[in-house]
Amino acid sequence: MTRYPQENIKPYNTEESKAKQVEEMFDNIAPSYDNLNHLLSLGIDKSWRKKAIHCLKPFHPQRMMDVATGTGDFAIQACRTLQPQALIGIDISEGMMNVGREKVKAAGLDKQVSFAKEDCTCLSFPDNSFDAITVAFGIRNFEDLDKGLKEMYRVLVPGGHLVILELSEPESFPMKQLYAIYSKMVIPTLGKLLSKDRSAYTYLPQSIKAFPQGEVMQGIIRKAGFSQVQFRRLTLGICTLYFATK
Ligand SMILES: C[S@@+](CC[C@H](N)C(=O)[O-])C[C@H]1O[C@@H](n2cnc3c(N)ncnc32)[C@H](O)[C@@H]1O
Repeated sequence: MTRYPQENIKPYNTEESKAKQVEEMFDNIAPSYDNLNHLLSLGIDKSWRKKAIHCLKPFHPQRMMDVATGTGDFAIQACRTLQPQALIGIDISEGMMNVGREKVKAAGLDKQVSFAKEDCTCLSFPDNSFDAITVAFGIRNFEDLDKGLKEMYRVLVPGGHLVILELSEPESFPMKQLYAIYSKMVIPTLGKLLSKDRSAYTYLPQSIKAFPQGEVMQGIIRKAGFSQVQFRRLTLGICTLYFATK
């Protein structure tokens, strides 16, 4: 079993499981998550989600799952753009999904979009259940990355598609240097002030730093069984978009 460095980066302590601590952290920050998220990314997260959803447009997926759906932004945008028959958002944090449920209702999408508490490393769905799976900014938090990817592979139909968005560390000047300052000073300070969870926004840059990116992540996705694994760095490498086929 391969262990990856980010699997040992946990929000609060070294003793308890990562999944339990991540669930608690997201339950804590759920009320402030959306505002802080858009503020910290200067709103660019919306265009990243748009690009990710655009990859799925030619395939017209009808049964979709949004993994680590959180407060449902990706699920709502995917539903509006791709108009699937049904989209289920799954997450381990009920606090995050409760915010998402309200947003889905307000958007009038509650017939197509539903939510369920599920851990992606151990899904309850049968094999070949979905035409497309999306994950935005969630995979970095998995207790076991390989298991999560294998589960997504299992529940996708053959020929189905996986789209992953994940934050990454820029590698070239000047974004590398700017990002270093931003992640060490701005993210923890704003997070502490606005989210009421001191640890959450020091965990964020630490887990981004430890997470495999680019070619390494491409290899890990291939190892889970996926083919035609491609990736694209967005906004000078602050975010990476991965696209793969079962
Ligand atoms: C940063 S939020 C992302 C939310 C949303 N996808 C977005 O784009 O804003 C990460 C989410 O991943 C969820 N998560 C972490 N580990 C998970 C797992 N093993 N299975 C399902 N969800 C998980 C967390 O509870 C949290 O809501």
